[in-house]
Amino acid sequence: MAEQFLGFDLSTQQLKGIIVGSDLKLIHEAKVDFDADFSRYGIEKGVLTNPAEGEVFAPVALFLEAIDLVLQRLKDQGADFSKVQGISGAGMQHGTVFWSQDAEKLLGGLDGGKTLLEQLEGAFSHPFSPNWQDASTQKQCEAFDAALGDARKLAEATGSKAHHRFSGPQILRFHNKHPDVYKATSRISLVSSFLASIFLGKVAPMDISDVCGANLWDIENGCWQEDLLALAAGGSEGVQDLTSKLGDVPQDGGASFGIISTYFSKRYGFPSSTEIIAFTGDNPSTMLALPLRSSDAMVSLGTSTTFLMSTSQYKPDPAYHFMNHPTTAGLYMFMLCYKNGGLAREHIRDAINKSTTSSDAKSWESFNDLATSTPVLGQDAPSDPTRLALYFPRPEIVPSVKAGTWRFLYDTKTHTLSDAKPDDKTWPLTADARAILESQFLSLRLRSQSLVEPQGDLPAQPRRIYLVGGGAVNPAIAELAGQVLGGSDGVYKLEIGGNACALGAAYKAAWGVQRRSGEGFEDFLEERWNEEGFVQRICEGYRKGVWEKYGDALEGFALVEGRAVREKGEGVEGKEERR
Ligand SMILES: Nc1ncnc2c1ncn2[C@@H]1O[C@H](COP(=O)(O)OP(=O)(O)O)[C@@H](O)[C@H]1O
Ligand SMILES: O=C(CO)[C@@H](O)[C@H](O)COP(=O)(O)O
Repeated sequence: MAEQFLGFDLSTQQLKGIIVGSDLKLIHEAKVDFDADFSRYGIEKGVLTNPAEGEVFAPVALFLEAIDLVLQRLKDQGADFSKVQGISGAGMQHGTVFWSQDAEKLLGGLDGGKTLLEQLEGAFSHPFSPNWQDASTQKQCEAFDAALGDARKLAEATGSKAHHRFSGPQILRFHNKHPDVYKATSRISLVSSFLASIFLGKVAPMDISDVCGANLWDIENGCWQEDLLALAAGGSEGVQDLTSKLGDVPQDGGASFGIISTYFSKRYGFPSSTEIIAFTGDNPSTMLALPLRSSDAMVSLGTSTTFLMSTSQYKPDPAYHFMNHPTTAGLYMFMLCYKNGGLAREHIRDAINKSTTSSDAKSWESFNDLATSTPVLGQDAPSDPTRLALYFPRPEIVPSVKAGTWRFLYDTKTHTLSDAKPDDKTWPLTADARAILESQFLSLRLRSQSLVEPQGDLPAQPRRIYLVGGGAVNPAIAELAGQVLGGSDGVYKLEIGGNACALGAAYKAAWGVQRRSGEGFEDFLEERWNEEGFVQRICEGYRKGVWEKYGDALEGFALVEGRAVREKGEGVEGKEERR
């Protein structure tokens, strides 16, 4: 019997499930779309909000329903779960789930004849999971940044300065706001370990990579950071209790947590021997969808944009995130996370389509034509100033600023900026198409330049750029990614499956179950990897002359960001950017 492996991606708006074979080839995929399938929860784009307090959260009951539904959908399309030997998964990062004192009992006694929702409502001390878009923890972030001295010291210890969405500040706020519920909470899971717990039939450990999204884990020493635990626990006397709520964190990302809960064997026909392999965060899992080498970069072009690199260098800085690599000790994941990705691009696309009275308001055609036909940085002649802009219809994380749009002409000789107005002679509306892509990729280049190495005779830049997520199908976006970021070997996209994150989870399950003693994830993947079938080279990366021009623009781009931060910097999340 050919063995199969199942991977999940529980993200903001969807739960996706993917089944692959031992040869890593895709067999089945299905998804549940929260807004479309569960509108009765009153959610919008997967979440509920309390704008008065900046809260964004999701009902845990919805996650439970989604798990049963996605399995049913896989089954309806012919999936044979009796072949599944291993399951792993990914959860949107930073979100937390609070378990009640009855959790273990309820998880361990599930009846395959009833749904998860019918049986697990009493397993939670709080019905909601704070979402990564939550911005309610300003005060708590200030306390976290101050706890070890300053934001830089916090980043050195935990891989990131304090961020609103990080689990530590979220737990502190939860503790302050609901002291009795906090006390009555038996365990706290991340979204990833919550999902693993359901499949395991008991509360599962957090994963060695995802735990780094909490501002609580001391990355270099591989343990909880006691001063930060004391902060979240409301004093050193609460540390032991919080440590037991959070649980132990196994170092091995391929560890089996045990066999599947009998609920899933009885209800869906999984073998009782199916192993549950550590579930990780959605970003670490995305990195596992292909054999990512050092100097390769992944750009995930979804609702948000994330930029991911695997590196052996631990160079934490308040401007970005370092996390443990999900499978390989000694490697780290470098990450930049932007709230303004696809949505910001869509705004420009829509404005352009409106002005040209395009017949299809959602078509990317005009946007793409303009993005590729406008000269580099909007500069017709070398003596012209360049155009530089920021487009943040929503508050941004990198840099941390409130919503806004900034357009400038940058004089490369005097290194000065002058304001530009949209629709005047120097900045027609059509210039925005190229400018937004340049802006998004310049921000990635600015922050990742210290991590890349020379490629043969070429200057320091990524070897390959891999594009994943919804925007990866757009050739103009790929073209600009190559022009700005380089990539000595070119720009690629994944050919298999609609979802790199769930695919990475399925690969992790395969590795966790099938690895030979000591066999690393990269070697396991390389051995089964089929370059022609799995990835497609879309376009050139490095172009001599063009890449250098964008290098010269970085200084101007940093000035543009400085202006935005001075005008609209966001409290503690903006402080470090202002230095
Ligand atoms: N042809 C296209 N060109 C550019 N962007 C696209 C295209 N098709 C889809 N997208 C973008 O992909 C995004 C959704 O990507 P997806 O990876 O499914 O997001 P998420 O996982 O965050 O829900 C949307 O913002 C949409 O604008
Ligand atoms: O907060 C972060 C990373 O730090 C986000 O990348 C979330 O992990 C996003 O999840 P989805 O967009 O996949 O729902």
